[in-house]
Amino acid sequence: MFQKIGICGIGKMWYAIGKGIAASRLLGRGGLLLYNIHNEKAIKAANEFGPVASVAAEVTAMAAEADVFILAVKPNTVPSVLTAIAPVFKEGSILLSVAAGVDMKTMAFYLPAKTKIVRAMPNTPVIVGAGMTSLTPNNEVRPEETDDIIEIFRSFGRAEIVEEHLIDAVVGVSGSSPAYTYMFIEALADGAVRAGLARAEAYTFAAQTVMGAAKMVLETGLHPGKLKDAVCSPGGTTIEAVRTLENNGFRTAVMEAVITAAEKNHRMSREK
Ligand SMILES: NC(=O)C1=CN([C@@H]2O[C@H](COP(=O)(O)OP(=O)(O)OC[C@H]3O[C@@H](n4cnc5c(N)ncnc54)[C@H](O)[C@@H]3O)[C@@H](O)[C@H]2O)C=CC1
Ligand SMILES: O=C(O)[C@@H]1CCC=N1
Repeated sequence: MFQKIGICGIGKMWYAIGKGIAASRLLGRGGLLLYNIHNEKAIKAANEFGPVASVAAEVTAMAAEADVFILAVKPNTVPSVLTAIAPVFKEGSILLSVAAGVDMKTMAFYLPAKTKIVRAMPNTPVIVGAGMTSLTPNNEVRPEETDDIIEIFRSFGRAEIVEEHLIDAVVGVSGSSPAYTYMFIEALADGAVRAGLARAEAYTFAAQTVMGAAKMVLETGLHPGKLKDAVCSPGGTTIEAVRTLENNGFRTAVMEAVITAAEKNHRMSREK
């Protein structure tokens, strides 16, 4: 396992991931370095994470020390950070980026030749240990290093390796999709409120059902269509609801949402 991991950009998601890494015992004292342009965010995180974490005074100092440098700033900030760290980037270390739409080729342009790069596309449920992350290492990353990176991301959810051209699809199906899933939960609850259930209860019933249905897919391994059919009693309530959803283009709307997000991610890697 790596000795030092540095996180550049302590937003909400990386605050939670950092906390998870700090608690995982993957690293020893001072093994987790934190840097944020607004220093107070890094200080607050380090105080909360305990002795495993320390604040880096400069991003260049962190880049010179970290075995894995996690780049977690907004996509439009990536070039300036890479430009700053390139001259001091620790030889043999890994640059791990979560920036949507910033491809391997673009990052390699800023960094020393043969830098090890991993692109990660996590989603916000990492905050509660139920994330889904895709990982894409370049050819410089050794298999055992990839295994260690996978282990880190599996400590707060599931993680799978995908080829770079598939990251667009991952953005559509898991990176962005918590947003549409919350819209679905809200809509389920609105329907329940219309049918008379109290608002707070409606969210609990809706969210628990979405989580339970997801667990059924993951844990039984059954086709979602088969699981759907098992809920539809002949002449019953569910098939009426299914008919209404089909009439309103439910599946098409969801498919189009996934494709639109994927296409936007693809365009972002070209809009420079
Ligand atoms: N929010 C999401 O669901 C997902 C986001 N991502 C990617 O994660 C990255 C971060 O997104 P969020 O966490 O939503 O953003 P955020 O705005 O919450 O976090 C970014 C952090 O970086 C800090 N920062 C800004 N400029 C900096 C600099 N030059 N050096 C160091 N720190 C700096 C900001 O103060 C902030 O704390 C983006 O590239 C996004 O594409 C990837 C997957 C999912
Ligand atoms: O909306 C975005 O750009 C980021 C990437 C995936 C989720 N959120």
